[in-house]
Amino acid sequence: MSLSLEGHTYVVMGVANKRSIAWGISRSLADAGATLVFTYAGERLGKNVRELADTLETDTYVYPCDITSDEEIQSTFSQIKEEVGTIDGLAHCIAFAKTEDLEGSFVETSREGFQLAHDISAYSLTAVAHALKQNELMPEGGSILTMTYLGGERVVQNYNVMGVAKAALDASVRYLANDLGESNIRVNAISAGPMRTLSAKGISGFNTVLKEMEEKSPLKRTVTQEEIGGTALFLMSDLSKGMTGEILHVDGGYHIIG
Ligand SMILES: CCCCCCc1ccc(Oc2ccc(Oc3cccc(O)n3)cc2)c(O)c1
Repeated sequence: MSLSLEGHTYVVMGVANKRSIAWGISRSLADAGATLVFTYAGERLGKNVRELADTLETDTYVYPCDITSDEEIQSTFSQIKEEVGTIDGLAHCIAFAKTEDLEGSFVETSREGFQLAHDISAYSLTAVAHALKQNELMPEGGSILTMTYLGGERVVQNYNVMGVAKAALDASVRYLANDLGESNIRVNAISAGPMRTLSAKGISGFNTVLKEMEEKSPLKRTVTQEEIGGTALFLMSDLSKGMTGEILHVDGGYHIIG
């Protein structure tokens, strides 16, 4: 049981900038010696991701992938199989909901806003897992990891439709774990405490939740990218090979407080 990932390759989806949780995960995996394959959506982000990838000491690849398109997911993952070969795991750090659906009353959520949030923040995990299987990217098995939040387990004011999408994501982790276990593919989630990321800027009332975390969490502080990265390293490594369908809270213990 080791924590070195030398000779292992992981796909990381969702790096936007150096404050992204996906970037914290990438740094931890790279520091352990892993080769990383980044995917991004939108050319603007592509530039950011390439610049960040070039700062790592390890081998890196960068591909565009708009996860709202089944064709693009299929073509990206077949290209990865072609050019990189098989992989040992994948970190899915992708979510989106319209700003107007991240404030006010959930009851006013539009059909379109609900579908968009679920398509990007929940269904995309299943679509990616399917593409991994179809392209035989993890023939010996591997580890799939996604990011979730407490607002999918209980009401967090303003999180609204993203909370409902995270509940769908959490259940998807369990059903994918069930389907893929016989292929030795594990599927888990990290439920991270609030952090000042680009995404967090889109949620009204975010600063209040951050302050509450520092006051009420057992550790009396917010968590860092390095702490999320360390748990991701654990979930991608042999040390967690007995775990699947699990949601690990890396939130300073906040979720145990009523
Ligand atoms: C009121 C809740 C405060 C704690 C929220 C912690 C958190 C922070 C960021 C999270 O990730 C996203 C990702 C996309 C997202 O949708 C966005 C982000 C920016 C702009 C926009 O139009 N939509 C909202 C949250 C997330 O799922 C959870």
